[in-house]
Amino acid sequence: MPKTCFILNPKAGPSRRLDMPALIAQHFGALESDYEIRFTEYAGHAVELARTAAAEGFEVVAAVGGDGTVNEVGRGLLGTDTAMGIVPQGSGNGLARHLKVPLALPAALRQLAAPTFSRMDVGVINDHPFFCTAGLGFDAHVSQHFAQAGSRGLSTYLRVTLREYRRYQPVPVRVDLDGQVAQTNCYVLAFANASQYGNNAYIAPLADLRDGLLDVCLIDALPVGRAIKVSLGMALGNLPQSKAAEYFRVPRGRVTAQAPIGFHVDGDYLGHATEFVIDLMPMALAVAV
Ligand SMILES: Nc1ncnc2c1ncn2[C@@H]1O[C@H](COP(=O)(O)OP(=O)(O)OP(=O)(O)O)[C@@H](O)[C@H]1O
Repeated sequence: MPKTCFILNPKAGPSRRLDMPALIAQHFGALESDYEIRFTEYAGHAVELARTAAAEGFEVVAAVGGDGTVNEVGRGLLGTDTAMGIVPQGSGNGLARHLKVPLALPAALRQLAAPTFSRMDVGVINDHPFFCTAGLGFDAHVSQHFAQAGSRGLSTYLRVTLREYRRYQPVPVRVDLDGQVAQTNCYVLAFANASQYGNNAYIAPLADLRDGLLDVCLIDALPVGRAIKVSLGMALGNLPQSKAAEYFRVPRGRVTAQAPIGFHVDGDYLGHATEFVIDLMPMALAVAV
């Protein structure tokens, strides 16, 4: 059984009242001397905790939380041989779902006790690593407003999405996808390392974590009819066939926007910019799932 450090984000997901240490002790199936649990105390803390755990010789550092926690733990482990595990406790759990980590806590812990080791690609947008998806446009705009909404959960997310849909205007951009240049409007430009945003919303159902490429999804406008098609396509996992979005598969890209445009990394809004450099680090992270 690999020596494992659990990094627990007490603010992630809907089930914050669970007694995680007791559940880990009950289901992980390891002696208490074989694992440790450390709690994050602030946003960004998991990066430091993961880096320290790797330096201390833990073979696996498990992110207990959602995609934000996964992003921080993954960043802390880049450049080390320590593998990232995931105990899905977030709201969306996009990377965990892509990797088919069981969402039920006992099953996730049992699997982590005897994991399969592999490696995965890591995307980078303007020097910010991402493990699941990054993007510009409406999805980032919704992340920004969702973070300010005061409450979380699916109903808040849907309310914010509908409200902002009525307000949002796409931005003209020049997109260079590994040499293919296009002048277009950006309603959504998503760079997908994994297939989904979380909650089984498949923005790029064919994305492969190990192909050395990012699946790029471009939506240049979103009138109501197309918005319905996109929503259904994401839910059913057939957005590429619906023709409501354009797809590319590239190792790198560059975007210049005519006006500042919001961007997100693994679902967290990071700010606005007019220049974006997108890259991929093949097989840069070890994973244990
Ligand atoms: N102790 C803490 N106090 C406040 N914020 C924290 C703390 N630890 C982590 N965070 C922040 O909490 C945010 C939300 O965590 P996370 O993304 O894992 O959960 P989620 O949003 O519920 O799940 P998902 O991203 O899968 O929808 C992260 O961006 C992280 O930086």
